[in-house]
Amino acid sequence: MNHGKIFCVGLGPGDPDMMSVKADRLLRNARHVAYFRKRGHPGKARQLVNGLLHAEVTEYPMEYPLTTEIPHDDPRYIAQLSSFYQDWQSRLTELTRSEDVIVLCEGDPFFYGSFMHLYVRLRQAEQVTVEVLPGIPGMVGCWHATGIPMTWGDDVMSVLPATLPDTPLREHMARSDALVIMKVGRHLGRIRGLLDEQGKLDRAWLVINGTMSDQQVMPLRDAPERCPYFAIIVVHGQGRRPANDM
Ligand SMILES: C[C@@]1(CC(=O)O)C2=NC(=C\c3[nH]c(c(CCC(=O)O)c3CC(=O)O)Cc3[nH]c(c(CC(=O)O)c3CCC(=O)O)/C=C3\N/C(=C\2)[C@@H](CCC(=O)O)[C@]3(C)CC(=O)O)/[C@H]1CCC(=O)O
Ligand SMILES: C[S@@+](CC[C@H](N)C(=O)[O-])C[C@H]1O[C@@H](n2cnc3c(N)ncnc32)[C@H](O)[C@@H]1O
Repeated sequence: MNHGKIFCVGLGPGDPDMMSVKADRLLRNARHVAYFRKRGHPGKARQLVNGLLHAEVTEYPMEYPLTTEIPHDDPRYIAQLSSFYQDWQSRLTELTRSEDVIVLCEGDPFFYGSFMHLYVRLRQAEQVTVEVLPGIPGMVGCWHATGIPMTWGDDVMSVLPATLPDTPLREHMARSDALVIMKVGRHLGRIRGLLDEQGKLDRAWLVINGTMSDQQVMPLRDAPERCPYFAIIVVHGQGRRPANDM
């Protein structure tokens, strides 16, 4: 085993005050900090720790070779992503020969987090100890941003990636009382149409950059044609509660 460790730190939904005390302590002392980002973008996780890192920190931006340029089931996408993860697994392992490394993750690392792809590789190689710190998931920050309770009584809640095709989306939407739809971005129009079809559009909210300084919250009906990748649609449950409740 290498001398240094890898800590993946869940940063929570965006507001820096919503990260754990343990995460804050680790970050302030860190000398090696890695994070994922799209090429040419600052990286959401990195932006969440602005002003918090040590003056002598060394940063390691792990830039995705691609995101939306080719379909994610194309063999070229799979090959490029897999060598990208392999490469960073080796580089981080090398660093931990002598140093600890912190990997930043927006929300919770085990909830659609990129770090999971490194984690399974690191665990298999057994050369370095890895510790993962939980964070409040983005969707929790987003439903709080609407100020409306999410699930009551027997409500069933589904979390749906907007990247799914229409048929499974329709099926899950019909079966669920409360909905969280992730990765909205360029799928906004399609999702709005499907929710309308199911009579759920009037209860749907769009939250862009939830809990961050540039948060936007609006009824989905009033949303513009396009929205960023960092957006979540929330449909609150209406379930069982005592008759006198609102
Ligand atoms: C292909 C696609 C499909 C899909 O999601 O299935 C996909 N990302 C897409 C878009 C996209 N991704 C990003 C941006 C720019 C955001 C910005 O900067 O504005 C955009 C939008 C754009 O390019 O326009 C950056 C990004 N992505 C992830 C993180 C890190 C993190 O959050 O941990 C960050 C950095 C965020 C930051 O901190 O800045 C994480 C993941 N993204 C993955 C896949 C998985 C890993 C890949 C794999 O191994 O396959 C994983 C791990 C999620 C998973 O496994 O679910 C999809 C097309 C969606 C579509 O159809 O529209
Ligand atoms: C790759 S997933 C990462 C999820 C993250 N690990 C978490 O626990 O929320 C990226 C998606 O999370 C959603 N997301 C996460 N945090 C968000 C926030 N604060 N506001 C809006 N959307 C958010 C967006 O739908 C975005 O497309």
